[in-house]
Amino acid sequence: MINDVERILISEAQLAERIKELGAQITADYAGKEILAIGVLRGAVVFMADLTRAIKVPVAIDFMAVSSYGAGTDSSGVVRILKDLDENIEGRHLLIVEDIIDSGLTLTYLLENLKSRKPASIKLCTLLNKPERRKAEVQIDYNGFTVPDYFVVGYGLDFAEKYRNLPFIGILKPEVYK
Ligand SMILES: O=P(O)(O)OC[C@H]1O[C@H](OP(=O)(O)OP(=O)(O)O)[C@H](O)[C@@H]1O
Ligand SMILES: Nc1nc2[nH]cnc2c(=O)[nH]1
Repeated sequence: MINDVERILISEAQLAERIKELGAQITADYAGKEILAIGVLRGAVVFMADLTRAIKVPVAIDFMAVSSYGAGTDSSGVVRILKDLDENIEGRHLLIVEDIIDSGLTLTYLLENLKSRKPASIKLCTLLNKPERRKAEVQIDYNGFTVPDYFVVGYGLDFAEKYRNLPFIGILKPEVYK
């Protein structure tokens, strides 16, 4: 697996350091409140596990699964809900946790869907932001890292379901995509 990696973009230590900072910022912003963190499966799982443990106010967790990519590297723009929330979100403070915002199409759909269920507030935390590929404008409240327009893998992010368990964010060798 590691031999398929051309370059490490964000190291394990850089991820840990930035997540500590995000956790502290979120803790301060939500003082006196309880958060319902909503992880967007499957990519956000690794980030969600580390981020929630860096937050010091109470955090309940729930997950949603949506899909817009299939096995390729380009968003189809058609978002499907594969798994809905278990929690009732009315009146709750939602923190959506994403691994990456790329075209923004997944989040635009998700935000509209969640807003219609009348939460008290919605904020968005993404580990990675790839603004060069944006097709729909998304307001990001907490951004881990802004990345250039490479297809990145690791720390939850896959290529055809592989590489999610790499502990860093990296770029694959071109021959891997063939
Ligand atoms: O901004 P966008 O262009 O919509 O892309 C972002 C979405 O793409 C990835 O999910 P993917 O569909 O690959 O599923 P996964 O999380 O299960 O890997 C990622 O986790 C985001 O949800
Ligand atoms: N693994 C992976 N999934 C994505 N979904 C949207 N952009 C990306 C990316 O760069 N890498």
